[in-house]
Parts: sequence; C-alpha cells; structure tokens
Amino acid sequence: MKASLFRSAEAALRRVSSPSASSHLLRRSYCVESKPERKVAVLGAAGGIGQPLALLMKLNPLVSSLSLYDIAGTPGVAADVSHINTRSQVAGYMGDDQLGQALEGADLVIIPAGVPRKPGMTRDDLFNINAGIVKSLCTAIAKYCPNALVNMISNPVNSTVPIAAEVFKKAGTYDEKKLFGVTTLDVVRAKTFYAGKAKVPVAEANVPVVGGHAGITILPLFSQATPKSNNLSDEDIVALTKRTQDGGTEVVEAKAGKGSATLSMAYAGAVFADACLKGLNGVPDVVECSFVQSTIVPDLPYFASKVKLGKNGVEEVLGLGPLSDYEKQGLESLKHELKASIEKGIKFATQS
Ligand SMILES: NC(=O)c1ccc[n+]([C@@H]2O[C@H](COP(=O)([O-])OP(=O)(O)OC[C@H]3O[C@@H](n4cnc5c(N)ncnc54)[C@H](O)[C@@H]3O)[C@@H](O)[C@H]2O)c1
Ligand SMILES: O=C(O)C[C@H](O)C(=O)O
Repeated sequence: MKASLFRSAEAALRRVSSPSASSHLLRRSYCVESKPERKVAVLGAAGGIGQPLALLMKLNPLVSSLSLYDIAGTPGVAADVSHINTRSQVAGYMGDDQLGQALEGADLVIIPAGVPRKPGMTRDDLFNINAGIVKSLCTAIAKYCPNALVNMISNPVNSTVPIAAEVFKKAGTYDEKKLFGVTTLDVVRAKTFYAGKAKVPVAEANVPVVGGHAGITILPLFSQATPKSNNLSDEDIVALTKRTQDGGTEVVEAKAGKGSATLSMAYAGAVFADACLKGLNGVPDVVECSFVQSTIVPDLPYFASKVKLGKNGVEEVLGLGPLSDYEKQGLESLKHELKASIEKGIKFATQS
C-alpha cells in the first residue's frame, strides 16, 4: 500500500465525484467496482488505534464491507466514517450480543482491542488484561468466521499470537497461514529512522525487522537496508537498532500516561491489512514482515520475518538472509525472552 493506498483512494474519490465521467473513466470505475467483495472487521474500533484504522480502511478501495466492533462507542464511529464517499459499506456493532454479526462473513479481522501501556510498563505488563480479551475475541472468530485472516495488534503480540493459535486449535479451526502478529510498526519506524540517518529518500527506504514485538526481541536488519548507505558507522547502527527497539516506549513516554502509539500504528495496521487483501486477491509478490508460525529459528515456533502473502494468507515464510555479526548477536540475545513470552501465551490459552 504505502503511498499507493492513498493514491488509489484519491483516484476513487475523483471518479466518484466527477459528474461528467468519460467512458474511459467509467471503464476504470467499473474495474474498481469489480474488485472482489471483501469484508474487513476491526475489533476495538472505537479505541485510539481503532478509530484512525477504521478511517484508513474506509479509504481502501479493496474493502467492500467495513465492520466496526467495540464494547462501547462504535455507533458513533461507524456513523461518522460511513459518510465518507468511498466504496465500502460501514456498519457498527457494540457489545457481546452483536459480535457474531460483526464477524460473520469477514475475510480479514484486525484486532487492536485491549489496554495500552503507561510510562514505566512493559508490554508484558498488559498480559493479564489483554490475554483474556484476545482469547474471547478469538473464540468468537473461530465460531463466526473461521476462515478469516487475523491481524493481531493487541499487546503483548509475542504472547497474544500464540494465545490466538491455541484458541483456534482447541476449536479445530487453526490454519497457521491465517494468523499474523502485526509488526509493521517496527518496519515503519526502522525505515523512517534509517532514511533520516542515511540521508536516503524515506519513500524508497526498506528495512526488514525480524524476531518479535517487544524490546530486544525487535531485531531490525540494517545490514539489509536499502537503498544501501556507506556513511553509517557501527555506532550509528547500534543507535538505530536501539531507537527502533525503543520506538514504542519513546511514544509512551511522550504521551505521558495517555496511551501508546495510535496514529502511526493505524497507518502500519492499514499497510499490513492492505498487503493481506492484495494477497487474498491474487496480487503476486506481496511481501511484508510479520510474526507468524515459523520454523526458521529452532525452538521459536513463532517468529517475525519477511512473509510472502497469497490467496490463503501466508504463502511462504522467507528466511533471514545474511546477518551481520551484530545482528547474529542480537538474534542470540532475543531467543530467551521471545521463547518465554510464547510459552506464557500457550500456557494461558491451554490452561485457562
Ligand atoms: N502491535 C503493535 O505494534 C501495537 C502498536 C500500538 C499499540 N498496540 C496495542 O494495541 C492495543 C490497543 O491500543 P489503543 O491505543 O488503541 O488502546 P485504547 O484503549 O485506546 O483502545 C482499545 C479499545 O479496545 C476496546 N476493547 C476492550 N475490550 C474489548 C473487547 N473485549 N472487545 C472489543 N473491544 C474491546 C476498548 O473499548 C477500546 O476502545 C494495546 O494493547 C496496545 O498495546 C500494538
Ligand atoms: O509500545 C507500545 O506499548 C505499543 C506498541 O507496541 C508500539 O510499539 O508502539
């Protein structure tokens, strides 16, 4: 997606608002309208991430039906977003009674439901509240839209993804190709910080980020960053790595008790959702980093790496590529924490 989501949305808006469309424009408009029907559900849609994410998904011409669910506040958000003149029909759902309706027929479910951090907290400190929220939402997904792709945003992602997997296994609906921990914000940050330091155009910057989504488990691979830069010292790479790992905390501290990243996360969530929809629609060569079931690092059953997206979700989990010595060290250092977070999620879901 990146800039292209907004270009397509603008183009769609121009087409819709032009009263004297030529036959050429009508043909193009028909092409847009003839994209497959895709229902996207956002769970936690009235929250700090949920609202701007709902807006961005409303701008995405690949979405035909946008379902906004939360425990409170969704009628207002849905009414507001529904006035935007883009393709999708918007519906708001509120409370347990309406969760089934919100999910029925969904191709993609995005979950930013749950509490955010305050200064001084780790993502793992959110486990006690968010694990239960994720578990109950995933139980409903297994019942009402067992074939949907699931994009997990709720923290701690290193544990909530294994929780979701165990819930789906218990329900007999688990398909490892369809469950994704959203780590796109780490990539978004790494690209921004790299472009600033390396003085390359940010729109062209690309940096894979692997591992997990918390502190040292976030491992940006600046040795593979493009466009290549020869003017970064080892100290620069260490500083860029640390800033990427601490990006979430930087925002939590700046917000001083009012939550964590919401706007940049909504952007990142929309980028990743767009990639999933493109994959579902058969667009070739769609690759994004994501925290998925994986065998690329022994002993870590879930791991973030580049993933090729296709008509059934994950088409291929791509390898890590060559790592610098510094990155090899980073990989060793993250294993213990990531393994413990994964096991904590599995234990919660299997024993509660
Ligand atoms: N993966 C990432 O990179 C990333 C980035 C930023 C934030 N997050 C996480 O996303 C989550 C949400 O953050 P936020 O800033 O939007 O928080 P928020 O408090 O602003 O919004 C959360 C929303 O979830 C809703 N909610 C709570 N329980 C629910 C349930 N059972 N069903 C449906 N909705 C429910 C709340 O009503 C609220 O509207 C947090 O856990 C945060 O840590 C993840
Ligand atoms: O840092 C947080 O708690 C939110 C999120 O995981 C982030 O990376 O911004």
